[in-house]
Amino acid sequence: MRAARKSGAPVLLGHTERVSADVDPSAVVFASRGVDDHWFCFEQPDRAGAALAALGTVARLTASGPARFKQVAAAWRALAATAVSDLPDGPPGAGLVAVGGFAFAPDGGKAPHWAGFEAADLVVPEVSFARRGEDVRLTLAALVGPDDTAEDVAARLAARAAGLSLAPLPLLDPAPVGHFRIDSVAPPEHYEAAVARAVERIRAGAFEKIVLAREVTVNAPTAHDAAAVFGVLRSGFESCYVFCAGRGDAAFVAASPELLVRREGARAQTVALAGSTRRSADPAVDDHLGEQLLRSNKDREEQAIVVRRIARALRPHAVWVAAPDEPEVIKVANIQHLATPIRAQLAHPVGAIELASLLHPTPAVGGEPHAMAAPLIPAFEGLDRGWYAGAIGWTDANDDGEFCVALRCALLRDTEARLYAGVGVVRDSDPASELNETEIKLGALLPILAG
Ligand SMILES: C=C(O[C@H]1C=CC=C(C(=O)O)[C@@H]1O)C(=O)O
Repeated sequence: MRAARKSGAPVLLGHTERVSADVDPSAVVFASRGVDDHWFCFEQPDRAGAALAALGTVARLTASGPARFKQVAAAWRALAATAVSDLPDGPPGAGLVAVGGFAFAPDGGKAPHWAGFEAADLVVPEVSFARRGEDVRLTLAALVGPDDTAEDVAARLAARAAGLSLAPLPLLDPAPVGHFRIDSVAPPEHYEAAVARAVERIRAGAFEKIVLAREVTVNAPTAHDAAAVFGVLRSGFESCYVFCAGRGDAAFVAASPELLVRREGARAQTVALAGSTRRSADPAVDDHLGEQLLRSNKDREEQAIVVRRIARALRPHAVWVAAPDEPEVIKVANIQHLATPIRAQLAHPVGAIELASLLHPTPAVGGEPHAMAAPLIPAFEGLDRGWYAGAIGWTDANDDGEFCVALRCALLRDTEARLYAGVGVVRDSDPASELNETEIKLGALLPILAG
C-alpha cells in the first residue's frame, strides 16, 4: 500500500507459500477456471514433475509487430521493477510470473479461429503454482492501488484462494458416441506441390531451408475437453513440454519436444532439433531407424543449419557457447529426432523473453536465411500459423524463465480442433516423404482428438 501511495500508481503484490505436495497444479487450474479466466498449464513431467500452472489475470501484456517481444518484455519489467513480493524461494517459477505465448509471425493469429491469442500475449496471473519434485508453491498476486486498504487486498487474495478446487483432471472419454470428421484444410497434393516448389527454389540457390506446415481439422460430436486432452498428453509424452493456454472458450494444447530457451541467471540453454523418423514397436527396428537418421546426410544438414543459426544468435551475448560436435537421437512417443543441446554463459543480462526473441524463429520452424524464407512460408502454406511454431512459456521477476516451441499442438474451440504439423524442406527433400512426416507428427494428437 505504501509503495502504491508513494508512486500514485498501482503496484504488483505477490504472496507465495508452500502447499501440500499432493496438490496437482494443472488439475487445480483446470478445475477452478471461470468462464472469463485466462489459464495456463506448462509441465515437463520427466524433469522432476516440473510444472507451472496459472489462473486469472492481474495484468495482460500484449503487442504485435516485429518489436512485440521487446514491448512485452519492457511492460513486464516495468511491473516487476516496482513489485512487492516475498524473497524468491522454491522451484523455478515460484513467485510473480508472466505466462503466455508469442505467435509464429510478428502479426500472426489474425484468422478468426485464433481470436483471443494475440501476436504477443503474456498474462500476469492472480494464482500460480510452481512445482519441482515434492516442492509445490502457491503464489497469489494482485494490483494494489493507492486507495486500497490492507484488509481489502487480503480479502481479495483470500477469496481467490478459497475459490480453488482440488478436483483431479477429468478422464478422456475412451469411446465417444457419434461421428468424427477429419479434414486436411488444403488437399495433401497441394502440400506435396508446395514442397516440390520449395525444393526447386532451394536448388536454384534462393535459400537453404524452409519449414512448411499443414493444418488438419477434427470436428467431434461433442466439445473437445482441453483438461482431459492435457491429462492424456502429460502421461504419454513425459519428456515433452506439455502445455495448455486458455483464452475464453478456446484452448491451445500441445506436447512439444522442443525447448526454445531456458534462462537461469547467467546460464541459457536451448536445443537444436530437426530431422525426423518414425518409431517402431520392435526395439531393434526402432534403434535401426535412429541409426539411419544419424547417418542421413539430408537430416544431418537439416539439423546442422539449426545448430549454426542458434550459435550465431547467442554468440554476441555470451562468454561462451557450448554444443557437442555430433547430434544425438531423441525418442518421443511417436517420433525420433536429431538433437543438439546448446548451452551459453551470458556476457550481460539478457532476459528470457529477449533470448526467445533472439532465437525465434529458429530454422527448425522458419527457414535459412530467415529473411528470404519468411515471406514464402505463408505463401506456400496458405495458412495462418497463429501460435503454432511460436514460443510458449513463462518468465519471472528476475527475467529467468522458459519458453518452448509450440509443436505437436492443436487449437481447440468447442467441437472443432485445428492441428498443425510441419517439416524442414532442404535440397534433397522428397515431397511424398515430407507429407508422410507430417502424418507422423499429426499422430501425436490425432488419436486423442479423433476418438
Ligand atoms: C516443424 C515441426 O517440427 C520441427 C522440429 C523437429 C523436427 C522437424 C523436422 O524434422 O522437420 C521440424 O523442423 C513440427 O513438428 O511441426
